Amino acid sequence: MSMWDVHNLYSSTDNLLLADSETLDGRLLFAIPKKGRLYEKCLALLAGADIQFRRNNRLDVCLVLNHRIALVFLPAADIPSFVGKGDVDLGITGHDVILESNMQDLVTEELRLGFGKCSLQVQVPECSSIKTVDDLAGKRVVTSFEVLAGKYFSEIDDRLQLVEGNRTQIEYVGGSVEAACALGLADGIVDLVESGDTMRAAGLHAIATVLETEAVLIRSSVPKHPHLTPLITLIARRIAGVIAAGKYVVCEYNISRDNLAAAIIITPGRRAPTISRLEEENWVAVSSMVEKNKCAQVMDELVKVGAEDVLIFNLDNCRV
Ligand SMILES: Nc1ncnc2c1ncn2[C@@H]1O[C@H](COP(=O)(O)OP(=O)(O)OP(=O)(O)O)[C@@H](O)[C@H]1O
Ligand SMILES: O=P(O)(O)OC[C@H]1O[C@H](OP(=O)(O)OP(=O)(O)O)[C@H](O)[C@@H]1O
Repeated sequence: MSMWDVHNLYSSTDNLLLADSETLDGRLLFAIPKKGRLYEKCLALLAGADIQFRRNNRLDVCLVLNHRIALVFLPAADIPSFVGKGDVDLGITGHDVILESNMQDLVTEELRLGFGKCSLQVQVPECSSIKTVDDLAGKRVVTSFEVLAGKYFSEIDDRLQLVEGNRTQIEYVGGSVEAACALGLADGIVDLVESGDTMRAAGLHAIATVLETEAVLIRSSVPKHPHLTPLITLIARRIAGVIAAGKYVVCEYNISRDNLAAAIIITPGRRAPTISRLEEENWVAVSSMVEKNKCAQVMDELVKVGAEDVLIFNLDNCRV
């Protein structure tokens, strides 16, 4: 039996996790990173989308209580291949690991999730004489992203016309990549950078960016279970709603009709603002969605054009 055939694995023999009457048959399998940087954010997303489950201690598959879905907790790096091969119907993982596992043609990125944002960067010791990727070409590079780093340096080697024996040597390590230079194993590394704290703590600095990445919701490009498409669409819409609710606030204010045109330019809304007549002549109330990270600036600008009683409301959830 293929170890990746989750359906067979968990619906055969004595169940590893399910009550006697329950199997995974007919359920949508949804892969979630089992640990690491994306794990907590994924749990928050599931809660926001009202996907309810109880995960038994140490079990990596569990049934969703309120949908025909089972969650499969897997290493983030394995999720693109599970989804790409159609063994799992839906998944959350990093855009970087989709490309690293060469699954971009087999999976469809349904939704960017706005977390897990970081860059895959080429880094060298701050004290090194290597200042550019051209300087590093032909030397030793250690990384957990051997496919992406390999392609990146292969293009540079080609451009510099480096021949076999002089080309960049890419070596794979599974973790603690930042230690490679200090240990004398590498002249440079390729690894993920978010705040830069890990890089700086290791005495490294970035000289180039290979890729920008964030977490994405993915489904198989060639689904094995087409009857699940409506459920996939429903879940994707719910998750999009949770993401939008985190990204937007509702801004409400009162304004004289004389200044309305200027105010609408500041708060055009996602489609258009809602405008309601006030009991006071020539005054209206405006309600509009505004990006959360711009709301202080928007409020300042509204006041400048004559808006009064400017209020901001957080969204619990929404459908966009
Ligand atoms: N510092 C970071 N900031 C934001 N996102 C990150 C960061 N590091 C990794 N990621 C994203 O999370 C994905 C999984 O990386 P992570 O290092 O958490 O995986 P892991 O190896 O499964 O977990 P662990 O590091 O706990 O062993 C990466 O492919 C990337 O998309
Ligand atoms: O720029 P920063 O904010 O410091 O983040 C970068 C670090 O985050 C990731 O590792 P993580 O901490 O997830 O652990 P890992 O090394 O075990 O994968 C990545 O591999 C870097 O080491």
